[in-house]
Amino acid sequence: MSDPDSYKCQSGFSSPPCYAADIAADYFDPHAPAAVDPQQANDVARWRRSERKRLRDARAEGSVAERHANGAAISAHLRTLLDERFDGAKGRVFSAYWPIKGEPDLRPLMAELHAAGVIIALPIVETKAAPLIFRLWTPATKMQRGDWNIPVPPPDAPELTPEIALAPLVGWSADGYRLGYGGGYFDRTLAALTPRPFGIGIGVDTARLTTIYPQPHDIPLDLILTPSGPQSPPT
Ligand SMILES: Nc1nc2c(c(=O)[nH]1)N(C=O)[C@@H](CNc1ccc(C(=O)N[C@@H](CCC(=O)O)C(=O)O)cc1)CN2
Ligand SMILES: Nc1ncnc2c1ncn2[C@@H]1O[C@H](COP(=O)(O)OP(=O)(O)OP(=O)(O)O)[C@@H](O)[C@H]1O
Repeated sequence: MSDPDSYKCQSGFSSPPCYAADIAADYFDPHAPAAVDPQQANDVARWRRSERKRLRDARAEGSVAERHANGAAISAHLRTLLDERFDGAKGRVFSAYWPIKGEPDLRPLMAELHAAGVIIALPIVETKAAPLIFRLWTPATKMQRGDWNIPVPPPDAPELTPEIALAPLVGWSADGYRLGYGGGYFDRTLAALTPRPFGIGIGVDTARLTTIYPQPHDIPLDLILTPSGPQSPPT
């Protein structure tokens, strides 16, 4: 974005002295990140807030039986994916999530994968507006209340780095972008992890959006899984 002082330039000349400040940074430096129009970024943020509310309200309407069926169908697809792509993922760190607010419940699968030798981790907000950290979960873990009241493993559970990471979705688009609760936590986390984990978005079919209007901070997932199967082509 240009220097706000440049708005004072009202000289009427085609090239006033302050013109240089109005030239996008990437005009001079092809490697600079694309300039973001703040008005457009604001519009996108406002649109996302209303879509999050619409999609969360719709999810809250779903019946218990429907949620159960969604969780079971997604779990079946995940089992196949882990078998085909990760040879079952035995000995690998797989981060899941503890379901809140009508998210598909994959806890039975977490226990099953643990029994099969997959190392299960859960995400934790330990610092606001920072990347998530991940700690070991087993069926014996005594969960605590974390940020936003989300149950999390205790601080003495070993910290792990996931190789495969689930990201619950409020909304999603077929190009792999996600809408979460608006904290930006998964994007910050994916941006901070090297190597980046294989990211799998978990959501329902009805939460599909044509686009989420991706912004420079949005990192696409490798795959999106819904009860009807994978929604974006495997990379
Ligand atoms: N089950 C589950 N666990 C999860 C996630 C998730 O999406 N689902 N997360 C996935 O990332 C992380 C927690 N994400 C969070 C996202 C937002 C806020 C929060 O305080 N939201 C504010 C609005 C923030 C804003 O708009 O700036 C709020 O709704 O009041 C808290 C935690 C880690 N654990
Ligand atoms: N890598 C990042 N570094 C700094 N801030 C970030 C980063 N990623 C996202 N943010 C901030 O988080 C805000 C919310 O991001 P976004 O709308 O993508 O949330 P979300 O993906 O729905 O949330 P969540 O991942 O917590 O479920 C952005 O406006 C941005 O300010």
